[in-house]
Amino acid sequence: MEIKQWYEGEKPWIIAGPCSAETEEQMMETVEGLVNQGITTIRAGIWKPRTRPNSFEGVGKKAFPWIKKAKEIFKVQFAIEVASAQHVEMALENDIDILWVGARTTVNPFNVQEIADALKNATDKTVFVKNPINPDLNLWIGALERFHQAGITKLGAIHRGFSTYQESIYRNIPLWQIPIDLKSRYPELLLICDPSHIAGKRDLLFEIAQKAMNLRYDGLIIESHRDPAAAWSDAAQQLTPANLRVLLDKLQIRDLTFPSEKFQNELDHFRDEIDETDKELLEVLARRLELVKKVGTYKKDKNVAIFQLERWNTILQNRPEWGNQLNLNPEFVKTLYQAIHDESIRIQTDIYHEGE
Ligand SMILES: O=C(O)C(=O)C[C@]1(C(=O)O)C=C[C@@H](O)C=C1
Repeated sequence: MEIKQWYEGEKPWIIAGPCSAETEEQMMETVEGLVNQGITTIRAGIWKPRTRPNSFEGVGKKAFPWIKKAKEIFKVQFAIEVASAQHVEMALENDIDILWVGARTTVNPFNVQEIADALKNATDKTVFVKNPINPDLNLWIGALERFHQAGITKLGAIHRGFSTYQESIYRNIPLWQIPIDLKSRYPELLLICDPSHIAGKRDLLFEIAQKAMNLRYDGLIIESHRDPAAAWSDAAQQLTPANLRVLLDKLQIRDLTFPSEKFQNELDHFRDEIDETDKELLEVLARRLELVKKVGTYKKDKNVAIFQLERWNTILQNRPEWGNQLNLNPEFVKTLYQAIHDESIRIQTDIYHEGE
């Protein structure tokens, strides 16, 4: 997939609006509030995929006349979620500017293809693809490819976090490495962060939005409602337009270019040192894995099991402690050793099956 840069507007691109369109009055007031804060791309859900039945599932096509009116009065662009070919047809008939595919739709290639096919005669539309609810980069890329193949060039990816069964401070854990991998593969792909769905609550929004700016995201899509407490969906994570402005004004936008030759030289110097350190690190790692091979051969001779639970528990216990004394984050050290141990098992498994 060859992605070309197409977005020429201001960065970060701020897209904001209510989780759901509720009433004409709510829409008009919220859009007016956002326009007063300088925001001209509005989002609103009109069909809401809900986890459980009997929740508010959106007002549906009733919202189109409100959107039309808001577009005429406030000269804004509108983005809505689509989940079927029928949604696409209605969105096109009603002159919606941006369509996004939600996380629950991205997981289903049949649905995504149906939506992409419905856009065949409207390839000038902007399409955003939210990450799938499960942490699967290929599924996300696959959905983007389907739109790309259908001829959509104004493509973007929205990072809204991933579902997890574990306890987390986030509603959807961000797993930043996944969008970083996406951006590394497709540097020109527009990448937008959705702090509202990652956070699930207002007090985490700023931290997530700032992190997205640190990681060079191109924009933010944030839920905003004239009266968040009274919102019919996602009340805990929406901001008033005025509070959204406060958040945006606090954000530090990072430079994408280097300020001077001196800066570049100093950075190169640090990077040279990092290169040297990484070589040492890999040499040490190679030495460790050579030892693991020797242990593997030794254990194989005596027909002893590869996985040694007690030894592994000891490693898992004391390496994070040793790391902590060196100012290393124990969680990081634990993850690192899990990867190393995995590799040890793989190497020893090969040894055990040698000559079979
Ligand atoms: O101590 C061993 O028995 C090893 O094979 C080494 C090692 C390790 O990588 O440190 C590898 C596998 C075992 O489960 C425990 C530890």
